[in-house]
Amino acid sequence: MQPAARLAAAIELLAEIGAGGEAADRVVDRYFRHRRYAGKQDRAAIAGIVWHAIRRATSLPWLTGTGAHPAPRLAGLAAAVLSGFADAATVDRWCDGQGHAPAPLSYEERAALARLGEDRVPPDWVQGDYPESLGPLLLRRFGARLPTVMAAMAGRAPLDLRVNRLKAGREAVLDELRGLGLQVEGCALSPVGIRVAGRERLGPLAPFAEGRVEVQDEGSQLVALACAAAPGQAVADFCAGAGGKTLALAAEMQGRGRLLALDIDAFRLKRMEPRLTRAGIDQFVERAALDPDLLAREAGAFDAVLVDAPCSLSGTWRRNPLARQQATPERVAELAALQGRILDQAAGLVKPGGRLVYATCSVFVEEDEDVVAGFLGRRGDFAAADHAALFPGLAGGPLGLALDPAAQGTDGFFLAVMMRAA
Ligand SMILES: C[S@@+](CC[C@H](N)C(=O)[O-])C[C@H]1O[C@@H](n2cnc3c(N)ncnc32)[C@H](O)[C@@H]1O
Repeated sequence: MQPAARLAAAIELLAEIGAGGEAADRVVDRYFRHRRYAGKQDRAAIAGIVWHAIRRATSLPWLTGTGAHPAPRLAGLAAAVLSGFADAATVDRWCDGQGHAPAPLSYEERAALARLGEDRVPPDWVQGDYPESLGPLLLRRFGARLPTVMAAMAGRAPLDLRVNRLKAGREAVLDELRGLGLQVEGCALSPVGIRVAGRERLGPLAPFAEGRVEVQDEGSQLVALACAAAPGQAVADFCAGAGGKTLALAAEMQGRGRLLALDIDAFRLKRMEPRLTRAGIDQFVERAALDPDLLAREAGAFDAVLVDAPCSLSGTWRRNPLARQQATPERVAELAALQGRILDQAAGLVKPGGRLVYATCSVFVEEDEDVVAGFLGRRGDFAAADHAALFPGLAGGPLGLALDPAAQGTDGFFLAVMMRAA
């Protein structure tokens, strides 16, 4: 494909993604499946522009001077320049409407591209690519580290796998994956984690198809490990969703004891079924939609309860760059109130002497330590565990442990362990 045609393809893709309804990576995959003529280099160049436009979506209004989010076409043109695909003059020349090239630039588009080259000092939120309104929340968490963390958030998330200890050990799986030609190493923090270099299609590979590994960020693995679930215990996963942490808990329990996966949304629970089958634990894991009768029936029945709470997803911006735009301080405050209510409900299931683990993939203190402090203020029978002693090499604070892509190389995560008085 000619460079101008690649640019046109990137713009077309951005328009499809902007139409919404589907995750960006799915739209990109489908687009290329239907365009077999696009070679490897074409795909890399087109996807490079598209991902750049998505990653910089928050700051494009300032950079282009449009004030509002630019249309997909201008976003693509600007991303081509910002990513170094071509300079503004070349983009202007390519856009002649001939063959597969984009239509000629409008006056406004030409002015917007010219602004990209102006010598202006971007404000912190543009440099860090976050909504201006979230600046105070991010500064509260990261302080002087904020630019470093946001640079790490702009990178690509690594591919991490969790070894299913029910079926295999980490060393054996590392050998197996290396034998299949993958470049892999053990994760630094999770004893069941494997980090894969590059992007690999795992679906067809035997260790994945046969349930010896699952895709799971190292931070998520630590959340499950913080539950200290052991064979023979009773454990509840209160916000189980599609079961990422449930699977990890089942493996720690070696399929012995009782594991109850709960969620307010029965449809999400349904989605965990194929994963349970692949991991060989579909008979072991009980599933139930939350309701008040169940909460009353199961009160005080569990050694450990995990609350992997719904949150702003601000720790996952590497994977979901567009989630930046959905978070606002008001939304964060609403979520914090919901998280407090969920913790209160879940706490009722914990046995005296049992453990309550609260986790989010949010980096905002408002959804993390503040929620824990509020809960501990309401429930004198729970106390925060010693977070410094939870994982070797990870220094926790009094109310929990926060992970981020710059410090630990994981997604942004928070976890707190609270023990109920015996
Ligand atoms: C972060 S997701 C869970 C992800 C899941 N634990 C995993 O590892 O794949 C949060 C889940 O909380 C559920 N949820 C939302 N409100 C809830 C509530 N009030 N009580 C229980 N679960 C709730 C959502 O349906 C969603 O599945």
